[in-house]
Amino acid sequence: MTPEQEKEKEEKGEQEEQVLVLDAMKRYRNGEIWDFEDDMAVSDGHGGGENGVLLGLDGGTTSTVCICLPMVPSFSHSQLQSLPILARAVAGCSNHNSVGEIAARETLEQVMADALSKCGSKRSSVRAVCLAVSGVNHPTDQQRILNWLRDIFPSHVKLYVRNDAVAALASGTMGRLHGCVLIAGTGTIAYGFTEDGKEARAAGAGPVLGDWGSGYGIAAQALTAVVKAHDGRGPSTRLTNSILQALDLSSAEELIGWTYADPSWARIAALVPLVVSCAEAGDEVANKILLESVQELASSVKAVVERLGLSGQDGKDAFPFVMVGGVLEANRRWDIGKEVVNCISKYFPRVLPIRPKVEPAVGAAWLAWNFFMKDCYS
Ligand SMILES: Nc1ncnc2c1ncn2[C@@H]1O[C@H](COP(=O)(O)OP(=O)(O)OP(=O)(O)O)[C@@H](O)[C@H]1O
Repeated sequence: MTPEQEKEKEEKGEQEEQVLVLDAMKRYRNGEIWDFEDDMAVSDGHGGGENGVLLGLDGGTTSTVCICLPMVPSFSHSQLQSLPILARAVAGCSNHNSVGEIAARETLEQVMADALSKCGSKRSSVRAVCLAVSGVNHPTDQQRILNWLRDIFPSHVKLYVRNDAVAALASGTMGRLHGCVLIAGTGTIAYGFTEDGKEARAAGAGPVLGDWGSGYGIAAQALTAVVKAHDGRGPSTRLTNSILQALDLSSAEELIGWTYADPSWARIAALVPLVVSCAEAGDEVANKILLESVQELASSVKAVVERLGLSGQDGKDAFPFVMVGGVLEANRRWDIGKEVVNCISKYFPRVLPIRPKVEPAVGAAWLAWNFFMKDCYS
């Protein structure tokens, strides 16, 4: 093939790819599911069109998700939700505090490579990456990750490294960094931003350091209540039968061996739905644990909102409040998230509660788009 023919083929491939992306967006907006791999079978294998692609990563202790979106600079911020997801890849833990720097880096590199290969994109088509990863608590963590990302991507690629709570906020605000997010899964953290870039966080220091509204915190208190009831140090509770039955144990004493066998936070936290069931069945001990946990979670939010002045001087300004994580999901009659909202509405009447419809990795990709547009076009 002559160089002219090669160029012509390349241009034709890019045009076809653009048509595919635009067509896919139209279908996506109409609510159809887009199987990008099928579409890419007829293109030349550069997902995202000539404008390239964005990567958004949500790196947690349980798993790491990478989302690839097309870069469409002509989109306005309000159109971001219509960007089709070109690819989604999942890997394991990427928290460097849990698995060490080398393993965390390998996981992140692998999940980005998987996402790109799933949509037929190459590393050279990446325009911006937002890596929102747990364990990024300090500017030195941020800088270290930025340094090795720079080894992977050339200098024109925009790189942003943030704590994973930031992606969770962005998933509810379409990539805008304004408001407060509360995450309550195995752990918990509250994180907030003002529109002029001030930020604050509360909790997120782990169960030893007071994260009592977390899944771990709730379940640990339930286990403690069972042991106390057994000893005669606390009231009897439905939690005893419920937890022993679920763990296939015959007495409260066996709980000691069960916890020592594997004290991992997520294993303990998995008991939260039992606590909710007992509270729904009228158990006062379980109910008290949940009510106190709601207060704990609300106090983290209150601390962040007050430190940032998100509710204005008279406490009456509206601000987004994004809730993320299994503990806050609205799938039970005893709705922990709803109770947290009730609690903080007393302090901040104009709070705007949001339960995001997209996962935090999409929030990270939207952030990448926002940061990129700000850096390039402002
Ligand atoms: N209906 C429910 N009500 C309350 N809690 C629930 C419910 N269903 C699941 N959970 C709890 O949600 C938690 C898991 O949530 P999620 O998957 O968001 O956490 P994670 O990703 O493991 O943790 P982290 O966000 O701290 O890394 C567990 O503690 C689980 O027991």
